[in-house]
Amino acid sequence: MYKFEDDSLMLHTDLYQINMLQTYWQNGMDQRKAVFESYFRSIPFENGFALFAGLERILNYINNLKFTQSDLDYLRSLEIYPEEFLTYLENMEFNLTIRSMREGELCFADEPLIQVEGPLGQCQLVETAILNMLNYQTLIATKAARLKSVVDEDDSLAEFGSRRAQETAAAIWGSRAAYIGGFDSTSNVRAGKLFGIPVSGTHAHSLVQAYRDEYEAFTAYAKTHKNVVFLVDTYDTLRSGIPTAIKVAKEQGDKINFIGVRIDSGDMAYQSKRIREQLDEAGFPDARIIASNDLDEKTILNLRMQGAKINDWGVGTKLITAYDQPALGAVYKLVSIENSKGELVPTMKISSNAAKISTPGIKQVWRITRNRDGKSEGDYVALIEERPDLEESLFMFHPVHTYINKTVVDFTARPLLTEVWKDGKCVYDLPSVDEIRDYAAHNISALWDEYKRILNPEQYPVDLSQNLYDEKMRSIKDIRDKIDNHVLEIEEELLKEGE
Ligand SMILES: Nc1ncnc2c1ncn2[C@@H]1O[C@H](COP(=O)(O)OP(=O)(O)OP(=O)(O)O)[C@@H](O)[C@H]1O
Ligand SMILES: O=P(O)(O)OC[C@H]1O[C@H](OP(=O)(O)OP(=O)(O)O)[C@H](O)[C@@H]1O
Ligand SMILES: O=C(O)c1cccnc1
Repeated sequence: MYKFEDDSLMLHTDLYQINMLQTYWQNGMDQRKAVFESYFRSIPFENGFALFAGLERILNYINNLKFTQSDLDYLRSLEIYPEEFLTYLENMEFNLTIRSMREGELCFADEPLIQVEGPLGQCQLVETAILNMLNYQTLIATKAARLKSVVDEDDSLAEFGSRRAQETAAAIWGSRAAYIGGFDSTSNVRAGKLFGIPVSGTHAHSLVQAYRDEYEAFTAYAKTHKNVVFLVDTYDTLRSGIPTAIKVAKEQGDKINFIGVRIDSGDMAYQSKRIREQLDEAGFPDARIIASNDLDEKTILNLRMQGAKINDWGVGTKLITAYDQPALGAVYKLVSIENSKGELVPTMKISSNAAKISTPGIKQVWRITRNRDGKSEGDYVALIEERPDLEESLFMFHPVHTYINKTVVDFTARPLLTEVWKDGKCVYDLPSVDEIRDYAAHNISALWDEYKRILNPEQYPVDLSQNLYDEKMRSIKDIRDKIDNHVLEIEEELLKEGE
């Protein structure tokens, strides 16, 4: 099926990264030390926060970086690279240092999520894969957290998305991200196997269709399983599906654990109320009602508003494809580069579009919480050498509207970027997926309700330290002066040519 037998993620990069590496290499710049930072510019789904995910996959990728023989054969076949460059790639030893947020950390726009430091060419090569992984997983974890916020404490959320996911890797990593965001189980058995996520499942309409009769199908299923959920909407939910489910549950009695019924079509508010009445009357007050069918946080909220008697929710398409916003848009920008004298100097990109102006310099993100109750005050992005945790009071101001400011005292400043990879080795104890999920839940609980509502949340403050702000303004001025001088020079040359 594949043209080459083996397939590694080494070439899971954009061609331009390799092209730039070649330029750096031929000009002796490939080993210059560089620092790149990744961040997004707006929180997806207009949510008040995002949930960082993707680190485990990224570290696994970094751990396996090596140009294989077939990678090199393929690059050779393109006939665009000199043989010496391919030999250089073959011998390349990766020695990156990575600082990152933990999975399950709350994150916000315009703050570094992950920082990659190392030889310029190597940092460049890994951009594409890192963004690919963190963009998708962070997006899905965030969507899952939104869904979690609209269901009741006792409700459970099952992830049903594999059949609709954008291919297999998305199904698997999406399942994991959904679990981190608060889902309780996945229907994908491989995700269960790989990550230890709880798996759950009912049955499909095809079971009923195969037996051509609900009673026979439910009985056959009940006789072969202990925990039983019947899908009751194949023919007529209220007149046939539910009465048949009740009949079979009574006949099987203690032989089964009758968990409940699933509905997958129709008016689910109306139906669930009638189903609840029928189940209660039949002596099954604990039987649960599970709903699925194109659900998302808005439908669920609306169903709950209508008094739907639904206990558990199966969510597929709209979660796993991030249907209403299919891309996060995190970018990876060079923030510092070694100059010819061996000094690391801040660098930035400016633009007429204010949102596209990057912030220069290597940074740390500090989460500021009040000691009184552990509640969030905002994030404080500072130069890496700054130590706001040692300050008695902290002046926090809006990075654009600087007149919006406050002075915080009696606070805790927690650094969010931790060293996870150094000198070719993982230096971070990877938490289990359950620990990550608990960590996410804990972080969400520490956030003010105003940032958590799914409609028009308040904007969480992400502020720059005074030093970082000054550095940014200085860099913008330097670049502008340089451009002005350059334009002057060109104009003078043109004038001379005209004389
Ligand atoms: N009471 C309700 N209020 C708001 N939305 C609902 C309600 N009941 C169901 N929905 C949602 O309305 C949509 C209806 O889906 P659809 O048009 O596919 O109809 P259906 O009855 O499910 O038919 P199908 O068998 O084709 O799936 C789904 O997204 C479902 O989640
Ligand atoms: O609607 P989603 O949120 O994507 O959830 C997954 C859907 O997948 C199944 O339907 P499908 O029609 O694929 O198969 P079925 O025969 O089991 O109903 C299931 O019944 C859900 O409706
Ligand atoms: O177990 C289920 O009910 C299920 C699983 C995947 C997709 N739809 C439903």
